[in-house]
Amino acid sequence: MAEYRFDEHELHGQLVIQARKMSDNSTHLKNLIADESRLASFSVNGGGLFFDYSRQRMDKAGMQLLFELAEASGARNRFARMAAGEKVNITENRAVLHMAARSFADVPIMLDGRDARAELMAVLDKIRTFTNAVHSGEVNGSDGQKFKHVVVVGIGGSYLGTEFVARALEAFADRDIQLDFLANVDIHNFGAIWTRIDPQRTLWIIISKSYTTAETMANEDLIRRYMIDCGLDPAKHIVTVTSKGSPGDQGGGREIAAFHMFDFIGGRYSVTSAVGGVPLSLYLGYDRFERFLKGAEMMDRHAINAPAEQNLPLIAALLTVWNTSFLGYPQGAIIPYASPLSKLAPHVQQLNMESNGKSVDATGRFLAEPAGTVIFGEPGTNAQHSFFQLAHQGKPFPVEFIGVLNPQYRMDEGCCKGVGHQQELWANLLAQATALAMGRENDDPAKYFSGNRPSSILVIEDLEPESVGRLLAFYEAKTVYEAFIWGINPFDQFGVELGKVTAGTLRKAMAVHNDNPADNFSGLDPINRRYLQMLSSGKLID
Ligand SMILES: O=P(O)(O)OC[C@H]1O[C@](O)(CO)[C@@H](O)[C@@H]1O
Repeated sequence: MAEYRFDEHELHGQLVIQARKMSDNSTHLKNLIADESRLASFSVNGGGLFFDYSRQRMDKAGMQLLFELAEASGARNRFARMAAGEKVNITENRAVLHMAARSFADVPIMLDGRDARAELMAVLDKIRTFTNAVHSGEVNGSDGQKFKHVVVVGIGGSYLGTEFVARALEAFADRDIQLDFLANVDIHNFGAIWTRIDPQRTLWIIISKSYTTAETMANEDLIRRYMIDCGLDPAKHIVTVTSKGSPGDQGGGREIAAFHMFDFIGGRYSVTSAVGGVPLSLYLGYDRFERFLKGAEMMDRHAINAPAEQNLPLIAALLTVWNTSFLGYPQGAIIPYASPLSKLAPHVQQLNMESNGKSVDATGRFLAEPAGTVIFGEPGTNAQHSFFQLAHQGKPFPVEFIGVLNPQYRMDEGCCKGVGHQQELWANLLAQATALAMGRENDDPAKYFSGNRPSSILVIEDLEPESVGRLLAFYEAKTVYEAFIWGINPFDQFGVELGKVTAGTLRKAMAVHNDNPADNFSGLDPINRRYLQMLSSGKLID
């Protein structure tokens, strides 16, 4: 069989023609959605979610072409091989087994002669035992009292997913533990946390797969020094989550407990491993973390087994590829109408943009056009009062709206204009999707709305731990499916390296200057030299 190449495939050419057709006025969304059967044909229910793509700029013939593209790309097959432990991360020769971390069916996943699933389940057991010991007070702070503050120290994939889930399930956080995140090397991040915690009752979880990440290492160093200054033994306040054999995987009593992550789970896919497991179990209780895992598992099963025409993450991925590569929208927004999902967009931003922001396909050949989509988002209705002017009348971008049927809080809302808060929220969500699609004629150009602006609505029944797990797994599967359709490898991230290496050069120049202030950053280029001179003097220089 000929190798699949996204931009050389004959279906690519047919989709280019289809995209021209969808630019014709007769295919304006206001005409497409006038069809009574539109929602029935362009929506799907599965994996515990409902996905409505009736307001996407697409017709049945186009969807048929997209499904053929999915078939030609072998995306579903590749997804199933990934789940079974095949080394689909070809540039790093690694398996990709984040789904094994929540696979409760007792089926081994053999990898290089060992059962990867059993290793993950053993870590899960250890998390349960440890968090129960912290909650009971058996493992406690320096003053013998229970830990009250937990601070996650990690960046990128070692933090964003956990922050998303923690915020989403904050309403369930009844363990009397405050959770903070120390990600940035910016001293404001540490300073703000240090001033509000009680160091004696604080547990720091250092999370780094590589245990070489500059920000995390600098923060760990600072924490240890501050604790020693307070007369505390850091070993009694630190827990680590790192990969086997990393520089942080030393044992030797430098921490209370150490949890392993594995090279077959990438940072941005690691929320359901010990990366999310340790802090989320401490914050929410282990049982809730397990319920979250089971929700993710439900969506995984759907993503693996559902036929293409019923497969939510696959359809959502096809539409992103369609919008990005054929209709030419370089960006897309995620707008959840639920404040607990306020950190979903930042998490998916990293998950998706670090995975799919690639210029080469999986065969190492440059793509005709780089892959990936710029992702941003804010909860609605706040977003409406922020950047929706541009969404309606400026440069268009596709929107993924998320609606929740049953909120976490049941309050006596009373009625304002005849409706409660939850109804008001939904009225706004539906209004935005409708207005973006329909537009509005007006003789005054300033008040004219072109419409024909695409959106989807993803509906969840509630924000219980299982539902949040489904949502997380939906976005992971969608990201991977997009990559497989583009024909790229979503599991490496060489693009983040150059900046890190360049920071090393600047760091070195600063260290030389610290040792010898007479050295005026001589080895640097003139632009960067000027900045470091301003930084060391604390003054603006012309
Ligand atoms: O867990 P680590 O090794 O500290 O890496 C943190 C993050 O940095 C990145 O490498 C990006 O810079 C991510 O992929 C990763 O999640």
